[in-house]
Amino acid sequence: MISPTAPKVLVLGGKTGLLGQSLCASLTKAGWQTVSVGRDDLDLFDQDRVAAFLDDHEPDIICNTVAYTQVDQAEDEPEEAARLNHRLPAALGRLAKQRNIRLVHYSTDFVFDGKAATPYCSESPTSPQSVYGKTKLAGEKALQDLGLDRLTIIRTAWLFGPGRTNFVAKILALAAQRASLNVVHDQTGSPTYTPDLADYSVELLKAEGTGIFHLVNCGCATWCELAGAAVQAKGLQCDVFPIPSDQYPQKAKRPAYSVLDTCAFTTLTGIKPRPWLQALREYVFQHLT
Ligand SMILES: NC(=O)C1=CN([C@@H]2O[C@H](COP(=O)(O)OP(=O)(O)OC[C@H]3O[C@@H](n4cnc5c(N)ncnc54)[C@H](O)[C@@H]3O)[C@@H](O)[C@H]2O)C=CC1
Repeated sequence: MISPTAPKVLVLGGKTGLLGQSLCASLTKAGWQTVSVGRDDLDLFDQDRVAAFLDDHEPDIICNTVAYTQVDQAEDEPEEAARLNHRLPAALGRLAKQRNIRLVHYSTDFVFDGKAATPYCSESPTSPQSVYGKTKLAGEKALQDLGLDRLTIIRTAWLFGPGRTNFVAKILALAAQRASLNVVHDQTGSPTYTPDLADYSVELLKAEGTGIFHLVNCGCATWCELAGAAVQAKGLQCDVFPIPSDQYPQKAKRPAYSVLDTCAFTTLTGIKPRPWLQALREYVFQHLT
């Protein structure tokens, strides 16, 4: 049962987004009042409508999971990517500030150039190499420049989970039809299960964390290792072979290494994210069988 004093949270992108759906589930599980907002419910680019919606619902917190997430397509549509990843959060930030609403905004490991050899922490210098990364960083900076008292920026990475297609689901669909797959082995990141990310986000909210936090599952993997682990977890007979990125050309430049350090989150909440492999097995057993 939801207590009438439980915080009320608007989840933008909560109807169809990969993270948004998990976030709504975690907030509801925590007993918080959750209003899931999808594209058809509200035109987020109509300032007057958004203002009226906020005044109508009077949320304590807005969680923005809406983004332009097609990394390669963003290279051809920089304006549209900037509209969603930069100008939208800035506009939401202004409305939240006027009403003293807490704002949680999601960002990405693509704000880094990938030249590091150890995990990136919140303060590590940023240097995005793609339109997607540049527009996401512009969104972060626009929010920080507004000087909101209660702003939380959560950078995450390599998401998989229920409710929407993702790398793991695509690999398993291919592996079910083929004897072998070639997957890139020279990009290393932090695979992250959306229900875990959503639960950790709720814990961060409870702890009133403000500033930039990195939230990912523990450990790191290459795309090839992640694919191999998924195929093994599902018990499929498909060989996964490593290939260099230049044998799988993609329009947007990816960071070669974008592992995120979650120390700031652990220090604040006392929670250490669980290993991605454990989360992957849960995803495969619970949602893909
Ligand atoms: N998927 C991933 O691997 C990663 C995602 N992130 C970040 O996490 C957050 C959530 O990502 P996902 O859940 O994967 O995204 P998603 O692509 O699954 O969902 C994005 C949401 O934005 C909404 N949206 C897109 N264009 C819209 C428009 N023009 N008007 C209104 N709504 C629109 C969609 O309806 C959807 O609900 C984003 O900020 C993303 O940048 C960060 C790192 C990795």
